[in-house]
Order: sequence, then C-alpha cells, then structure tokens
Amino acid sequence: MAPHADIGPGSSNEVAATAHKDLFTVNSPNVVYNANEIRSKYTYRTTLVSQNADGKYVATPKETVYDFKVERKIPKTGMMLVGWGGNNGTTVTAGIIANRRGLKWDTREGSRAANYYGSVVMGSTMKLGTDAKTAKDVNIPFHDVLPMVHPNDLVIGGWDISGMNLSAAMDRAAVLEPTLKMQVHKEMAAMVPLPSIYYPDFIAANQEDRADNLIAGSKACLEHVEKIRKDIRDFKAVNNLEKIIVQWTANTERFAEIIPGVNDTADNLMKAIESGHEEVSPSTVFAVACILENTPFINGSPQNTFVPGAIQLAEKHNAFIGGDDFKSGQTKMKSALVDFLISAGIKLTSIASYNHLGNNDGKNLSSQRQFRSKEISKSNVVDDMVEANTVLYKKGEHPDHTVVIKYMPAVGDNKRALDEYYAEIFMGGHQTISLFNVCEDSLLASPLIIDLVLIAEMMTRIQWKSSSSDGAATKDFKNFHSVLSILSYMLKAPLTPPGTPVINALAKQRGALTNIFRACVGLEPESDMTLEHKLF
Ligand SMILES: NC(=O)c1ccc[n+]([C@@H]2O[C@H](COP(=O)([O-])OP(=O)(O)OC[C@H]3O[C@@H](n4cnc5c(N)ncnc54)[C@H](O)[C@@H]3O)[C@@H](O)[C@H]2O)c1
Ligand SMILES: O=P([O-])([O-])O[C@@H]1[C@@H](O)[C@H](O)[C@@H](O)[C@H](O)[C@@H]1O
Repeated sequence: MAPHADIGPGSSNEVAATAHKDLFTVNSPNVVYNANEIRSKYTYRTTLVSQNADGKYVATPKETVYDFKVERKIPKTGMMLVGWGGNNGTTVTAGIIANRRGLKWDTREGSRAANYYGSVVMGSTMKLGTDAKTAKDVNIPFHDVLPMVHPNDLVIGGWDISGMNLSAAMDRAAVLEPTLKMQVHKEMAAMVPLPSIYYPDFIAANQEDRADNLIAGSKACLEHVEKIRKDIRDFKAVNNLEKIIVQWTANTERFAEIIPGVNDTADNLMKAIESGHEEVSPSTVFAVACILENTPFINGSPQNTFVPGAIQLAEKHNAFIGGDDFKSGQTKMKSALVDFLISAGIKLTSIASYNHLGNNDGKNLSSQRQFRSKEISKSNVVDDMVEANTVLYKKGEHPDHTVVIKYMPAVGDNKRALDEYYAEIFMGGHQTISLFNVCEDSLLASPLIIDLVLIAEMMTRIQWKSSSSDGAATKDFKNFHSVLSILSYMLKAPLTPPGTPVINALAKQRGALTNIFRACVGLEPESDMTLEHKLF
C-alpha cells in the first residue's frame, strides 16, 4: 500500500523544490543578506495614548527597534490534512497536482488551465515601492516578498475516518470537472487517508456511515496522541521531509465544554486525555499531538479545538497553532463590506445572513450542535468594527445579526449565500444592500488551505529579538507567539494570543500580514499616503 503520500509523477521523491529566485534585494544598512539568512533591523512606530486629568487624550509616538532573522533555505514541506477525503481535502489535492503538472481541461465554457486564484500568497501582489525614475508604483507577487514554499512542491497526506481513496472521494465530493478529474485520477487513486480517531458525540450522527477507517477507541487517550505523532514522524521519514504543517479540514465538531480541572490548563488537559475524559474532542487530540511533535496545527473549522489547556500547552512547547474556521465566501464578503460601511460612517443596524448548501459539510451542519459552532464563528465577525466606532454605536450597542444555514442536497458544494445589510444613513434615510453570492465552497476554501500552510511554514523560519532601549530588550532570537494571529485573514474566528484583541476587518488583517512580512526584510509598512505625488 502506498505510504499514504502524494506518490504520483510529481511524488515526493521526484518533486524538485522550485528554485527560489529573489525578485528583489533591499538596499539598506538595516538589511544584511547571507547565504542562509536575511537579517533586518526594523523600527516599529506606534502611538501610545493616555488620558490626562481633564480626560483629554495624550498621544505619544513610540519607537521599538526589532531585529528579524529569516531563514532563506526553503524546506521540503509536507501538508497533512485531517479530513483529507472531504470536499476541501480532495479539491486542494487535485488542484495542487493540476498546477504542478500544468494541466488544462475542457469545460462547457472552453478550455481551463490550473491556477491558484483565491490564494493571497499565489494570486495577489503587494506594492514594493515606487519607481525611482517614473514614481509609478512597483508591485510584486506576494509570494516573492519572502523565500516561501511553492505549493507545487508540497507533499500531501492526511487522515480521514472514511477510507475511500482520494480519487473516489473526489468523485464523491462532486466539485471538479470530469475532464480534470480524469487527468489526476491515477495519482489520487493511489492516495489513501490514514485511519483516524472518531468520537461520535462530536460530529453529526449522519456522519456515521462514512466512518470505516478508524483507529480503535471512541474517546481520547494517550494512545491516540502517540499514534498521530507516529503518523507525522512516519510521513516525514517516508517522504524525506524537513517540515510538516497539519490542518483540520474535517467535519465541524460541537463545542467542547470548558471544565476547570479538565481542559483549563495544559497539565489538566494531558491528564484528561490520559483518563479518557469524554469532553476531549478529536480535533483537540490532533492539536495536542501536533504540539508535542512541534508541528504547526491549524484549525479550519469553527469548533473550540484550542481549549485553554491546548493554548497553554502550545505556549509551553513553543509550538505554533492557528485557527479557527476558513473565511471563504459569505463571511469574507461580510468582513470587507461591514468594514466599508462602518468606516464610511454608515450605521449598520441589521445583518441577515442566510445560506443553503448541499455538500457533506452542510449535512453535518444540519445537526444543531454542529451548526451552533458555525453560528458562533459567523456571528462574531463584526464585533471589532462595531466597537471601534463609538460615534455610531453606544457601548454595548450593535447591529442585529442572524445566521441561518440550511442543508439542500441539490446544490451540492455550490452554496447559495443571501445577505441583507440594512443601515441608517443621513437624516433618517436607510440603505438596504441585498447580496446573492454563489460560493463554490471548496474552490474558495482550497486556496486558503494553501495560504495557511505557506504562511505557517514561513513563520517557522522567522525569529525576532528586540534591541529596544526601553527595557523590553530580548537577548536571544525567539519565535513569534505560539498563537499565529497573523493567519487571521484566512479565518472567520481568528485565534489570538490570550488577552490580545481579535481583528476581523479584512483590510486590517491583510495589512498586518503584508506589513509584518515587509518588516522582515526591513521595509516600511505599505503606506497609501503617496506624499511623493502630493508634495512637490
Ligand atoms: N468553504 C468551505 O468549504 C469551508 C469554509 C469554512 C470552513 N469549512 C470547514 O471545513 C471543514 C471541511 O469542509 P468540507 O466541505 O471539506 O467537508 P467534508 O464533510 O466534505 O469533509 C470533511 C471530512 O472530514 C472527515 N472526518 C470527519 N471527522 C474526522 C476525524 N475525526 N478525523 C479525520 N477525518 C474526519 C469526513 O469523513 C470528511 O471526509 C468543515 O468543518 C467546514 O465547516 C469549510
Ligand atoms: O466562509 P463562509 O462562506 O462565510 O461560511 C461557510 C458557510 O456559509 C457554510 O454554510 C459552511 O458550510 C462553510 O463551512 C463555511 O463556513
């Protein structure tokens, strides 16, 4: 049996890492390149605000000097998906194979070619600067800002409670055109998900008929943690990998109850797993296994995988985690539109978000407890934008917001999202925005899975220290905080380091991602001031 890896013509042994060519170098005394690293000294400028006795704000500019170190060598990287046999898992796998081989296929609208549309890293650009002669903007592919893995080079594997091979699972998903599927059929038929853990109470009962590829045991135990850790090590060894990123793209679980003494601390969580506590979910067991294996783990679903004990464990082991819930279509649009409306001074008073879909995700979400997980992640996405505008909203005031999801098998993966945004405008007027948004869910989510892997892997090669004079200096280089909030742009319910704010506004999320990567090569944040076009 194939070692559950991508063993096609582009298989791990044959995939030659795409040679990385630096598209640019930074000409600055603060940036030094050597064969292995890029070192930069970056001054981070913020404004500290305090209030004086009469309540007036006092704004004080603050500068913190950071040293960043970026490893330039691009490691051979594996992507292991939990839920590999699902719509997203099969679609992203077929998509990477198709891109790797430069496939074209016929459709009713004519020939189509493989692409990475919908991936920020592979499909978007950022402004590098302005042309020294013409003063015109110079934009570069996002992928070229730092030495990042190319998705074509990813070695793919994973787990599923369904033992169906990836070709049959791709047919079951009914996402891709037959003329494309037939070209990747052979490679995908050779891919078989590893058996996984299945605790029935956490996903809808209607998923039981898929569960034929199981690791023994129906509740958490240390053996499950160790089996998953071994799977990761074996996958790494068989494919001669240097890095692995694991992502949960399995079914949405019900929320786990946070129980003091069970999952509130790292030690209690490990004891709970050892004792087989029934409130420990499969996704939390995967997270713990990845943390202990120092393998970044990202949760693409809305459940609270990262119970407090899991976050504490990640911090303790200096391991990366990220989540929750891919932000693919209806919510992505919401996080941009709400930001636009509120920052335009328009008082949004209600948001009605309805959608129906017919894929297996929709089937799982037709169960109330799983829907509740999704309802939470889809509902909280406007909080930061509302709270930031105290001109429009009094403290605690917010728009009405309802989320409805219905399972309609007929539409398959092509979710229909209907939204109404209702707002108060000048002098008692109203604005009503109605959206009808057909989201081909897996084709929107798959590029996000790729972005999450590429960015999480990049973060394992970036370290920082502060040479600040204000006593916050750190002597040695260290990783970013274990909770990768830099991944927020791809996620509906961004996980952030405990006690730090959650930012959902799409433009702010992209700005953070872009400007942190720019800072790693000593470049200032993208500024839209364009003073060079105003002051002359
Ligand atoms: N646009 C999107 O598709 C989108 C957006 C946001 C979030 N999500 C989330 O991504 C996840 C996957 O979506 P999908 O459309 O691929 O769903 P899917 O139902 O097609 O795939 C999920 C897969 O997970 C498997 N699975 C379930 N429990 C498992 C376990 N314990 N271990 C291993 N495998 C397990 C199932 O057998 C199935 O093959 C869902 O949770 C969904 O809510 C999807
Ligand atoms: O990302 P998004 O389009 O806002 O949200 C989607 C929901 O609308 C859909 O019902 C669900 O099945 C997907 O998993 C995804 O969560």
